[in-house]
Amino acid sequence: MSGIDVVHSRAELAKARAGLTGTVGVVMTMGALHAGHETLLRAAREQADHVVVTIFVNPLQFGPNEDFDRYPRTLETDLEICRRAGADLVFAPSVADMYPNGQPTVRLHPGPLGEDLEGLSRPGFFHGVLTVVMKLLQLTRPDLAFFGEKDYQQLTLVRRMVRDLDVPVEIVGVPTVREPDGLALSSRNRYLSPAERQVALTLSAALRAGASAAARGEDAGAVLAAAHRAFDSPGARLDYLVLTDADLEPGPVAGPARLLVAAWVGDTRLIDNIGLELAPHA
Ligand SMILES: Nc1ncnc2c1ncn2[C@@H]1O[C@H](COP(=O)(O)OP(=O)(O)OP(=O)(O)O)[C@@H](O)[C@H]1O
Ligand SMILES: CC(C)(CO)[C@@H](O)C(=O)[O-]
Ligand code: BAL
Repeated sequence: MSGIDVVHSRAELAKARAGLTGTVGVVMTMGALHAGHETLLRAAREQADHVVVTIFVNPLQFGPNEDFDRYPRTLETDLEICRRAGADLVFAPSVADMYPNGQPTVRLHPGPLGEDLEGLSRPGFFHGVLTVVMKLLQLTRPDLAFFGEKDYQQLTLVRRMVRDLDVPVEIVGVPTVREPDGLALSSRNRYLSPAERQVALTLSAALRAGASAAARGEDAGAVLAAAHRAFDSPGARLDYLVLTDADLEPGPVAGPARLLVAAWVGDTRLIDNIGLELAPHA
């Protein structure tokens, strides 16, 4: 296998992309790569002839008081991980490369789901995410694009965008990779002190309690109550704990469902979710 190609400008990307024959899978990231990203890379490696990785901390999706400035930037280690996972091409642009005309005034509107859950706490977040995802799809022209279920609302909205705007790409969802104790891997975990990391386990514990209640055949109300009881840590501040249809559509929940949680642990905001099957109503 030839070596990995690392490019920083759109012109270099266009040239490198033109040299890739066969199918292309893209994995979009904000860097600070971990084993969750690596799983996406390996899925792409298995399903496409070539793997393109994008590494870009997108200012458009950060609110004014969020962590854009302190977001971890670890390009050298990231490139090592990309190499190890068999990526062919890495696109790591600067903000000026991505937005040469300044922040775009034209942005994609995510619709009502974009204003709910993450969108409630992070206004404009999904406008920023969908806008950069669309730009990166145009620039990398993949056949397949891989997204993690850890960011389930993002995955759902990307699927909707591609469907509603007829974007010619297949979106592949990849299950959440966890630490042995249940914590979902996330770049933001590196903000946590050892004590905060212990507290953070309450998110996955709440999801597991909800999933166990569903597996016992309990109804939606009991499933949610079990999850709330298990979210039991004075160090964590709950943002939302929601049980919803697996497609995140509003309305009564039955059959395939998703339990989603977001919480603050110290200054760090974490999210997680789990799929479950609700028994039909008696
Ligand atoms: N634990 C994980 N399992 C599976 N996919 C993941 C996991 N963590 C991140 N991803 C996926 O990797 C892609 C890039 O995500 P990103 O670079 O934002 O990493 P992150 O760990 O989610 O970061 P952050 O902590 O900032 O939310 C997204 O599709 C995301 O869903
Ligand atoms: C999809 C994404 C790379 C867009 O900036 C980001 O939201 C992420 O890392 O999940
Ligand atoms: N992991 C999704 C991108 C973000 O939180 O900004």
